[in-house]
Amino acid sequence: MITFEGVTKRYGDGTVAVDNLSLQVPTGAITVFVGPSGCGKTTSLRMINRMIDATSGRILLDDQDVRHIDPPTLRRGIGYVIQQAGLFPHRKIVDNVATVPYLLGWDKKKARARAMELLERVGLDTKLAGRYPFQLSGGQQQRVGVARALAADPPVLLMDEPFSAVDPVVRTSLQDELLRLQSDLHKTIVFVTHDIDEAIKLGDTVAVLRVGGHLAQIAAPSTLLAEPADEFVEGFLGRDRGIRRLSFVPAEGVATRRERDVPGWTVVLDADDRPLGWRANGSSPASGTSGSAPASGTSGSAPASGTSGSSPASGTTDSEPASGTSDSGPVSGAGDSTRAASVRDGLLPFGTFDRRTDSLRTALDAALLAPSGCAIAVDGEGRFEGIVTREALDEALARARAVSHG
Ligand SMILES: Nc1ncnc2c1ncn2[C@@H]1O[C@H](COP(=O)(O)OP(=O)(O)OP(=O)(O)O)[C@@H](O)[C@H]1O
Repeated sequence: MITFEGVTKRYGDGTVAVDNLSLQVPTGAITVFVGPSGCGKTTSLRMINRMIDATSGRILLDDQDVRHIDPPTLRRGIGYVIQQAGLFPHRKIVDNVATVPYLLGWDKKKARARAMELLERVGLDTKLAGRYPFQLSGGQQQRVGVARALAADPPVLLMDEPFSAVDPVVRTSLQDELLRLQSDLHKTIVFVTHDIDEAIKLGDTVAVLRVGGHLAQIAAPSTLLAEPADEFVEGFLGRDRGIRRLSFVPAEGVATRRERDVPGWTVVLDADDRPLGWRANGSSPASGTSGSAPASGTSGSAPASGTSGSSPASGTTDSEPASGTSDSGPVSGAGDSTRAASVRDGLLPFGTFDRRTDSLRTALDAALLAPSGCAIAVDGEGRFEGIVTREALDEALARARAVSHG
């Protein structure tokens, strides 16, 4: 546990960067400091490892005032990751990662072995170990930065905007990687960002700071989204706070129906019951559409009565065994893969979610992706379980609202 007790930092020019900050950072969890530029996030973080000393107040690391620990000793137990990784440009990747073990006097072989293990752990190819930082992409360098911070297995990790210099796709994968690592390592992590989405995704606890180094609110992300303490926090969370909140509502209660038809649309499945796409009822299927109807399993999921039967393109054939359907399409004789490809060509996008593991937000996204406005529930293997209609989603959303207001 890291405890801030009435911590204030006043710089030499009189700027009060942090003002009487009191909060607790729980052990083994990720606490995110988030807030607008200049609100004192970095100053607060650096006071933990004494790169900056507080003007007044105390910071306790497991009941010990950090002021009473000499900085090198303190920092041995605290990994530090910064934006753009901050790697030593003239040292190979392996030696960058082994920096702290070398400083701790480990023999070179052991330090390098540890470095190689960590490179793998953060998802890097160990072939990169002999390269120099400039020969790596920004995302790879960030991973090396994380590996370096973990090298001496410190219980605490400070991360200052570590992913903000990379593009959004790489950033997402670095975030996922951090969460994966953390589920193994259970470090006490303090993570600084100005990005509220990153804070909500990564934080077990999120501390929102306002300029002047004041704590506006500290809470679990779901609480923050449901009950922002004031207008500042509400504004910082943004107008789509309601949508974000759905990420914390499990989708398990959403009602699904087994049928594969909704008015106007039919889900087409492959032979393993995995969705291939939506087909508009009444539309002329792409050549051979019906020919690729699932060969197994799906015949049990009968289409809604009447819906697909009402069109000449007949969606009904989708739910029937492949044998007997090929006569309705011109592809008889074509190989299976050809048929599947031609079906996909004629289909429209779909979104799926798994009721056991996904949130209501994922279900909503899945519905918005589809022309039918319906989400498709699948099992852990991606196999069709049912359709979630707009009405079912509305009901689930109404229940989520009622819970947050009740
Ligand atoms: N060495 C310094 N001397 C004087 N003022 C400073 C110094 N370092 C930071 N400040 C000021 O302290 C305040 C807090 O700075 P800090 O870097 O902690 O904020 P931050 O929230 O991390 O900002 P950003 O998101 O822009 O990095 C700012 O007003 C900044 O200008």
